[in-house]
Amino acid sequence: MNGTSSTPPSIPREILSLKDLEAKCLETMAPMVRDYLYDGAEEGHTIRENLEVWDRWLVIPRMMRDTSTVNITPLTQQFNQSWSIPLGIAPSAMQQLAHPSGEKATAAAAKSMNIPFGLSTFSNYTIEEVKDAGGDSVVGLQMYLLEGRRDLNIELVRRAEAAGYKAIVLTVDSPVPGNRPGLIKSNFVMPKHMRFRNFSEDFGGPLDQAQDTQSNQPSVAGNPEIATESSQETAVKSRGNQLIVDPSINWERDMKWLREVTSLEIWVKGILHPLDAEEAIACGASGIMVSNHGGRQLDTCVSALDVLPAIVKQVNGRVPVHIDGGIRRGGDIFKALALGADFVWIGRPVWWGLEVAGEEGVKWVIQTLKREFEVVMKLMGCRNVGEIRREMVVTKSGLLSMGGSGGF
Ligand SMILES: Cc1cc2nc3c(=O)[nH]c(=O)nc-3n(C[C@H](O)[C@H](O)[C@H](O)COP(=O)(O)O)c2cc1C
Ligand SMILES: CC(C)CC(=O)C(=O)O
Repeated sequence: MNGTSSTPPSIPREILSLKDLEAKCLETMAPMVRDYLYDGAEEGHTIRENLEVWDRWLVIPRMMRDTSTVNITPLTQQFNQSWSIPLGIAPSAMQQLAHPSGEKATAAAAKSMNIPFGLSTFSNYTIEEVKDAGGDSVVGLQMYLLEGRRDLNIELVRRAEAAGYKAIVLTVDSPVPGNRPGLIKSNFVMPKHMRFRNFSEDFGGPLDQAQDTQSNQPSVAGNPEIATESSQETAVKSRGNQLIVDPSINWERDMKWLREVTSLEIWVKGILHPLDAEEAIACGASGIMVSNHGGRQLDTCVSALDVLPAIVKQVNGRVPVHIDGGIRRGGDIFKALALGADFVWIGRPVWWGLEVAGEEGVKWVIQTLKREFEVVMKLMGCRNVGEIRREMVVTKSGLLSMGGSGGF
């Protein structure tokens, strides 16, 4: 981790893209943090797919359209606010792992760049501290529903309401933690000097490993099937001070419950099937986040981009549709919008910025994506986001099946 000295660190001049920044970050990032950040479910097929899918879509530019000035702001408001680009920072837990100022630095960067930020329930700074740091940019509190502890969920909602958040972002893709062998191998535990500060008791998080003192085998709470018999016992005993995500979450009981508990917007994060988008809308969702959780939950599951068009079709404009997963370049933002997304979010790149230069590093990530997106818009002949069209992107097989000429 860099950035602990009194002068704010800056991004070296030779770093030109998020890919360069990632390489720089990996020079200093502690192995256990790297393992947590990069961890994917099982063999990592979905993590790879999330990156590769963007290159399978090619763009067909239009020429001579006077793009001397372009407007990259979103067409419509999101969370009742206007933003500088259709890009936000997705919730990710424990950001102090990457920088001492953690979520406060990320929120401050979001504020200075006028983009939205979602705070994870499992943050290292509180709902209120992060709101103070990020002001109007801090729009959403991400929530996992906790097994047997709806009292804590209600408390979080009330605090988000009081602090001025606009939305609860309900993550629905994690009834249990995914199979993450990398985390088990690296014995991941949040370092002792960090805390889940949204909770007054000193809870362990859903990924913490309970150490079995007899067999010395690690077990992962919430994943008893991969624990040995004796370590399962330890995991169960440790549930007294462990927060477990509720594996029984369902539309009928929980989404309706949440809808009754608060008048904040409720966004549903982790949708991959059009019929689940339909369920979410039927339960009163204000927006849909198409996401596979950065490939961290279910291996070989589809990428968000591949299912986006079907979900956009199903939703048919009733609520906004956002997307995350593998967005690393301005051109990726363009493709997501061309395929019908209203807005995109990034996860891991924020950690690269935090690690290398704290708040300045996160700002650099956003500035770089803004600059790239603007250049892509100009080269594509689009003067504003409304001019981005579905027919401007095509897959190679789509192009060939049109005989190379169809559709023009
Ligand atoms: C380190 C890390 C922690 C995350 N923590 C959460 C979380 O607490 N809640 C949640 O809903 N999603 C979480 N996510 C998923 C992100 O919100 C987002 O869906 C994903 O990172 C997007 O993919 P990308 O990292 O390829 O941009 C996390 C992702 C990462 C990388
Ligand atoms: C504390 C974790 C459950 C956060 C998370 O969602 C993740 O690591 O993907």
